[in-house]
Amino acid sequence: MMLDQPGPDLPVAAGRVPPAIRLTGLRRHFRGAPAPALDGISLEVAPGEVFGVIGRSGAGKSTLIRCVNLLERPDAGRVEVLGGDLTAEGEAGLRTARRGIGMVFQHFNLLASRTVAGNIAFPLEVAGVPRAEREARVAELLPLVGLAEKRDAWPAQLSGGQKQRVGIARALASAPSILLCDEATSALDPETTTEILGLLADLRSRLRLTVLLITHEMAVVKALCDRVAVLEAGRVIEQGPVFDVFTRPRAATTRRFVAEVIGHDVPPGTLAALPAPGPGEARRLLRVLFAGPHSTRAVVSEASRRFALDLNIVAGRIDAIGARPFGIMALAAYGVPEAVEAAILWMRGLGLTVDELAWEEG
Ligand SMILES: Nc1ncnc2c1ncn2[C@@H]1O[C@H](COP(=O)(O)OP(=O)(O)OP(=O)(O)O)[C@@H](O)[C@H]1O
Repeated sequence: MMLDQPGPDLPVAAGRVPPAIRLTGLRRHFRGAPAPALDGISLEVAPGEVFGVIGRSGAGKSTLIRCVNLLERPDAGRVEVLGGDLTAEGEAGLRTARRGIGMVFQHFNLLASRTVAGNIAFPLEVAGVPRAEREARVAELLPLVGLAEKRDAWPAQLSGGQKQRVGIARALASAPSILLCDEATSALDPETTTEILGLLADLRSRLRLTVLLITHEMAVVKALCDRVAVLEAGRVIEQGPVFDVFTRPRAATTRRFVAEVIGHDVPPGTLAALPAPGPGEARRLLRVLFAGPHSTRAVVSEASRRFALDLNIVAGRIDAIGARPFGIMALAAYGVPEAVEAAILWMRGLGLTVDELAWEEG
């Protein structure tokens, strides 16, 4: 498999333009909690970028996203949105700033007593927008989220996916340039998740939105995000372009998230089915992630020649992020222990991620 196709440019490379969102040193320690929910978070989201924050339950994701529109006030640190310091704003300034920041919720948060149109118009009503203008905006938004036929339906008559479409339209009502998504697909089945992620991807490019989303699913990050930060115990432990994080995950937590999506676990029983190492020989089961200008076959055959190893490919697949392919394979390596070690170092030197899954000496 050849993996040398060039990748598309990121829509906005971080750092080239002033960020749409800049968080600096955010801290939040809830009273009575043993540890801070946010423990010094700094990150930047470029205009037009989809930035994902992923973490396990309790990592601090909800607290983080709620700090961006100051639904939650950090104890320390700064929240800048489109150049303005929200942490320095009073209530009136915050209300104005929040009109530029839409938010989509996991459980939709629709008002059961209002129709689809009534829910979408709600934030405009609160902001005092005249009726005719509200109606015109709702008429624009309904087809944009694929609900043109559902204007007068009640939330109880909608599927989960349709409810989230209403939630998205409501978040866009005041024509924000920033969209915050708080686990927007976590309450949906896999098929509906794919639909909603597709809708968000479409809206993002049509409306030139900057999107900050939180999720516990790496599949969401893979489908939608340009960059990702991994949150653990209130800290960012790793961040970078999604392709890089998938192909060169560093932290153990990141590797586990990546493994969930690309499923490169070696099938059970693989080791038992392999020949035992000979006397003085090492047998190692390796998981190798490839990206960039390598061909798996070339790496395997060259490593085999250079280090006098017997290398068996026991599992392998190819995947892609955007249009950029990468490959994963499990290799059983047999040879003198030093040669196996040297081959691993050589592969890592080529920029491949090599994990050792099992080790045995004859
Ligand atoms: N209002 C609160 N009062 C006290 N502790 C809180 C409060 N909100 C969150 N926490 C605690 O802060 C930590 C981070 O919570 P947060 O909800 O931000 O994490 P999360 O990553 O979003 O998790 P989940 O996906 O389960 O919502 C957790 O230990 C949580 O118990």
